[in-house]
Amino acid sequence: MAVVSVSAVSKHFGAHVGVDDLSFELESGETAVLFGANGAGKTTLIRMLASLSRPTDGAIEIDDEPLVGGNASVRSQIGVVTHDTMLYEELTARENLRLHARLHGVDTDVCEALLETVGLADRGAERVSGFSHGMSKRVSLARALVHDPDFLLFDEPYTGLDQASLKRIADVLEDLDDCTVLASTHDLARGFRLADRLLFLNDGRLVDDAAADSFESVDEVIDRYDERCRGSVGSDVDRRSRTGVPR
Ligand SMILES: Nc1ncnc2c1ncn2[C@@H]1O[C@H](COP(=O)(O)OP(=O)(O)OP(=O)(O)O)[C@@H](O)[C@H]1O
Repeated sequence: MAVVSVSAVSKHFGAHVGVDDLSFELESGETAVLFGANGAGKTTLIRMLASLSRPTDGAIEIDDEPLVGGNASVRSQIGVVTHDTMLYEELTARENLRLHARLHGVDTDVCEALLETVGLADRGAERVSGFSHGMSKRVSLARALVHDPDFLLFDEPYTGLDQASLKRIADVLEDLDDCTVLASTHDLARGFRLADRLLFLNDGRLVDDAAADSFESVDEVIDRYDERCRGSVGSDVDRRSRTGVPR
């Protein structure tokens, strides 16, 4: 489990600011969820924490080691699932996991258990190029877990999944005990259920950072979102349909 420190991190795209002077710390084993409207900076932040892009300013440390310019072993402790599943399309699901295991010096036996965990035990011999988006996402999650990461980053775990896949991924995330997790989602209800911490982003800035147990219900989370984030969740009926809360 990793301690993650983000200090005054910004990301500029030319004149445009994607992430603006963000600071927060994740405790070891904590699960934090990022909320924010389209363009709030969630993916930009996750990509920097995953070492897929560099901050323009500021510093990121994992267990007191700098992420940029630091020891490669720091980066090897991170598991990442992004919009782009980053799988080898021409390899089978099993081959993708085994390749990742070998790159990390991990016993490939773990791959079968992970295919089972994400509900693809019977599809492991198929090429990823023939998989649906939801299936690829499940392979990508399994791959991110192969090396038993200390820190898991997951950009929008719940989008584009059918109900069975959604439940399976939600169960996997809720069962992760030995890992610090940062996930982003527009699903306020599921995010609230998963999180120990809620981080609200608006226009690249961290506008609220609150313990999940400081909210009594998802409606309070929605109210906070409406107060702090651009793009109100809306009326009560609308908010229930948009947050996945059963009526
Ligand atoms: N490669 C890029 N080049 C230019 N601007 C970018 C780039 N990546 C992100 N941005 C901008 O940075 C801002 C934050 O984008 P980001 O993708 O992080 O938002 P997000 O919160 O993940 O949104 P969504 O909910 O739509 O996924 C947006 O204004 C976006 O246009």
